[in-house]
Amino acid sequence: MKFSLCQMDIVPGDPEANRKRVQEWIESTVQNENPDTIVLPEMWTTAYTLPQLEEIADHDGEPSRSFLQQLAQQHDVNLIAGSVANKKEDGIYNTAIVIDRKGNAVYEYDKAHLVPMLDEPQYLQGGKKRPEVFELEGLKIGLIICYDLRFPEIIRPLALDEAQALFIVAEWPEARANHWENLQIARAIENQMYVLSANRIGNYNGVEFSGRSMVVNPWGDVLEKGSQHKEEVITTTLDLEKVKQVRKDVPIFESRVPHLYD
Ligand SMILES: NC(=O)CCC(=O)C(=O)O
Repeated sequence: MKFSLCQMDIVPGDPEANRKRVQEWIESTVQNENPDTIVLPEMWTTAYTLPQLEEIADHDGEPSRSFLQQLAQQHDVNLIAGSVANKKEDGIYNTAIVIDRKGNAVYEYDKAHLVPMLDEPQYLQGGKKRPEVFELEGLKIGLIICYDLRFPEIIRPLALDEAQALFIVAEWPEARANHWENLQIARAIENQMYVLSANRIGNYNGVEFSGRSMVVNPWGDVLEKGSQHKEEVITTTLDLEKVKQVRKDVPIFESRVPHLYD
């Protein structure tokens, strides 16, 4: 399966403008790269305009879900469609959305860990469930949102449930870019799976975001890395034999001693 990671800038607080941009990105990415799956960054409808979210967040995933379903179907492409600010009954969540190429809503996940450094806990609710493995065309996938990357506790169960690739949708700041890069490599090595990420670029409210979207293989080799400042699309294919081979050569899942871990 061929994946295109969209390393975009985001217009703060203007979902309509961002939907127009995402539509253009999807159209040009399909035309230029012909991927099976396109990946978008975190909070791409609004960016971190947290005080405005009461007015501009989606309601129960709409209109983003329908907008993405229509685009996926029209362009015959799966969408790991980043995340959006999403108002539910008890507050606003940071919700990741996955749509398959037939337009089916395959999976949604509310970001579990809220990032204090960007004031998320003051404005958002944390997700109540851990991420689960879902499938796109036979590939077993885990999906987390940005700050979740720092919590190996929620990523290990995805590997134990046979995820072959972990996707990270992000708005990760430049100030902690070394953590961004090294944690992705660590998660790939310790879980022996591909790690692919789509991070935004640009600035908002005095924070510079770091780009550097990545593709890391299950051995921890960085196969692709986006630049720091430029909007770009990174396209890659995954060799699933590599997951099997690494798990065979260094059989950590057979060596685990679960009764010591509680
Ligand atoms: N959007 C985020 O979750 C940012 C995470 C972050 O800044 C960090 O973990 O550092």
